[in-house]
Amino acid sequence: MSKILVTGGTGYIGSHTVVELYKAGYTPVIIDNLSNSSSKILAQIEKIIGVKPEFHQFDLCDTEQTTAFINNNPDISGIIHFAASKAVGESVQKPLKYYHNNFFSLINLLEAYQEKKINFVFSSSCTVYGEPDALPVTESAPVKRASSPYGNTKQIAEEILAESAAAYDNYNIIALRYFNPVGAHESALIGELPLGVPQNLLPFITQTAIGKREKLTVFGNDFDTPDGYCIRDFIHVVDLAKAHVAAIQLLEKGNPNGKYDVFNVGTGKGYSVLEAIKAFEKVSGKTLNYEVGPRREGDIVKVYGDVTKSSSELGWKAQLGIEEMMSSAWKWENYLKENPIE
Ligand SMILES: NC(=O)c1ccc[n+]([C@@H]2O[C@H](COP(=O)([O-])OP(=O)(O)OC[C@H]3O[C@@H](n4cnc5c(N)ncnc54)[C@H](O)[C@@H]3O)[C@@H](O)[C@H]2O)c1
Ligand SMILES: O=c1ccn([C@@H]2O[C@H](COP(=O)(O)OP(=O)(O)O[C@H]3O[C@H](CO)[C@@H](O)[C@H](O)[C@H]3O)[C@@H](O)[C@H]2O)c(=O)[nH]1
Repeated sequence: MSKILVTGGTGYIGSHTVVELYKAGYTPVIIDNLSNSSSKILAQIEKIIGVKPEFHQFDLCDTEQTTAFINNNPDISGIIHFAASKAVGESVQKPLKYYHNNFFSLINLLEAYQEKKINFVFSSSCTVYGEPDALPVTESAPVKRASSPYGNTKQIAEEILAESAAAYDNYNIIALRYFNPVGAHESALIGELPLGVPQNLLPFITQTAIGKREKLTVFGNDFDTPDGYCIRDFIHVVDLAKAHVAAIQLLEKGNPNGKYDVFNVGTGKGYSVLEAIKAFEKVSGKTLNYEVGPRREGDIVKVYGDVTKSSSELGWKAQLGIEEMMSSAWKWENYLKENPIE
């Protein structure tokens, strides 16, 4: 079956996608520089699928190595490009790191193809919508001015991809706009591995519940929402991984929408931060130690996606609900306690 290159394949979403690609009959090949992941994930993936995926450790910002790899692997028919720096707060402190890593890696990959045909799936984000004017937000909603250099890399990357697909014959591209990926594989052998203090809600919740953090600070509860807490469209990482398989399949069939397309990848349902905490408490049987603090600068108040297009045109729909997201994240945190992965 087709070989699919998964950049950032030892990372959080990449590792789950490697598993789903393999299950769908593809041969995933990973490139990762391990800047935000561990090579131990390869053995974890092997425990799930029974084989160790092919792995190459190098930095995609290295033009020579990237070009040589692509030239030496002419049987790769598709790329899922996860590799990027992704911490919103750090991107404000170190914008050049973000522009450097996220653009050079993308452009090196695209340029390595020159005239050769390639199917390309890109990790974008609902961050491109900013605070949407209407909810659920559709793919045709306007892209708002980015509130961080990280968000800006996603917006500009989408422009680079759209313009490249229009200008050159060989690229067929889909950008997936993820909502809030959470949860872990049902085996609890792979999941999110935040470096240092987690910035995102779910790992902070599970680390607090297991005793690694004293308490969760909720960033504000006086927003213009039914319960006052911010609202997000949480999406189970395994569902998200399957959306990438669907995107590759659509590109292989030929996307009737053309050479560049975007899809929302969420459940279409918004949960407040408080509802997420309550769902976690229900499935874990734990009472979470949390307090409400001040708002976090730049936070979107409410966002959830319209998933009509993904369902009708990508042929993909989320299957797993908020309780499965919470219980799998909790199972993974417990696994990590007994089996730390550094
Ligand atoms: N997790 C989220 O909340 C979220 C939301 C929207 C979009 N995304 C995007 O999805 C993608 C994957 O996110 P994730 O949560 O799995 O992140 P992650 O950090 O777990 O995975 C990214 C992987 O890419 C690798 N990498 C980074 N730069 C590299 C380079 N120059 N060369 C080779 N490898 C490199 C890292 O080592 C890491 O393993 C990213 O592009 C991210 O911006 C993530
Ligand atoms: O310790 C915490 C962490 C988060 N939150 C709140 O939880 C919600 C979700 O926050 P977080 O998990 O940080 O996600 P987002 O801010 O929605 O951003 C994530 O989701 C976006 C959409 O996919 C991506 O673009 C970003 O990179 C990714 O960090 C927000 O209301 C936060 O204020 C807290 O109250 N306390």
